[in-house]
Amino acid sequence: MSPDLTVTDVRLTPILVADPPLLNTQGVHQPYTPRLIVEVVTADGTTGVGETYGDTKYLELARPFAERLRGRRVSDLNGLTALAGEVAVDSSRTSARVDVGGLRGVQTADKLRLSVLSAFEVACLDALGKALGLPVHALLGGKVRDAVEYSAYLFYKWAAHPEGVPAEKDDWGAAVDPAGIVEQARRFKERHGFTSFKLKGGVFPPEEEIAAVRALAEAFPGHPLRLDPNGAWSVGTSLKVADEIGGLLEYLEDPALGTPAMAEVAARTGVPLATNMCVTTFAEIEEAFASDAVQVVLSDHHYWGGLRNTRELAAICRTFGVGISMHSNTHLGISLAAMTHVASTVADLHHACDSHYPWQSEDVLTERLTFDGGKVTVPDAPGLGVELDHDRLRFLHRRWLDDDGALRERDDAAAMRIADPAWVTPAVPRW
Ligand SMILES: O=C([O-])C(=O)C[C@H](O)[C@@H](O)C(=O)[O-]
Ligand SMILES: [Mg+2]
Repeated sequence: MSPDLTVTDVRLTPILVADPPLLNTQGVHQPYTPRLIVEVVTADGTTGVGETYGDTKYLELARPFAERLRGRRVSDLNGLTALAGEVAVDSSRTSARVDVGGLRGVQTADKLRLSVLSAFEVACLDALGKALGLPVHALLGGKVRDAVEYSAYLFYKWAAHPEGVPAEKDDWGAAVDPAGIVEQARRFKERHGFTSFKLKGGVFPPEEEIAAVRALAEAFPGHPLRLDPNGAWSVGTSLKVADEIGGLLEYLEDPALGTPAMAEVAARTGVPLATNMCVTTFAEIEEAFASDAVQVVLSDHHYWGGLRNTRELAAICRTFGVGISMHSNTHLGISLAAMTHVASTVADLHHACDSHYPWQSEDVLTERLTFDGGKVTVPDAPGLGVELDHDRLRFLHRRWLDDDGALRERDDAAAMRIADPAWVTPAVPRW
């Protein structure tokens, strides 16, 4: 008898997970960051899990979405788009600007809907795979590699969150200069075997970040390097940096903000440009590709609308001769598993993907995923191949419930103001 795939229950659990004091151009990560865990239960008792951003603007869309999902089948993946279209988005939550404050590109109504849809799509795929006894990658057409390579995501960071701020401790130490960044890279390599490195820039004046890249190149000869200032530089500064260290870089990521500025930089340098800021929706592709503004699109299945949309994006990139890889934001093991499944099915993925996962000391899984030689083995167990730890989920949800609301929205500038009360999100270009 075939399984009854009807959705009978949907559980939404917002949580707060520990995050180290990682610096970016906007400020510093808060000690805890919001994520949303989605569980979809079918009539035959199968549960699928998904994960996405947990800020209020996502939660308020997830609730009506969950209501509408009940009674549908987890195999009705194409129907999720129409379902998302029924969910009203408050216009105060949207912005058409490529906003460095959010570090996630534009915030259109559709993109917010897709960011929520993605968690439901992943949960449905997980449930479907479990019900059919197939891994998620098989539902996407099958893996073309057995392991997916990730790069070490290096951050300037403080040793600890500001004194007096409740936070978990981390053992990475401070990294605020080239020597600190090289030491952090060494640890990443030692702990997880990563062989390519991405430095989150836009934190210090470009000369200091150039020095850090040079130090990395010297310490790890031949290892692919990337620098990502999240659009903090002018076109002139971007070109200067490209000129000085372009030869050391696999690509330069979002040096300047917005497609026109990226196109100007791209036209005047041979260094490939990657983005997770100016091409974050299907609507932004045409202008960027027509103006040759980007050479690599960093997909993020959360805001592109799931694993199947990621494959559609990959097909468009292939058609236009643009490379594809993956962006990440603070995330847990469910999303790492989802990223790994879809990445395993994209034949022309030629760059190691980004992942924040090594920075996350907490997870909601019974068993953490591991990097071996910088790679995650593609799970072959049914569904995503991961198991939710309900006690951990409850614990992290309790933290969310106990929060007075201050941490329920990611706000790196607010976190920075605790250390520097005069801090405001810097205007761009910052340099
Ligand atoms: O590649 C990127 O732009 C990111 O990973 C954006 C993130 O928000 C990153 O800047 C961070 O975690 O601070
Ligand atoms: Mg980026």
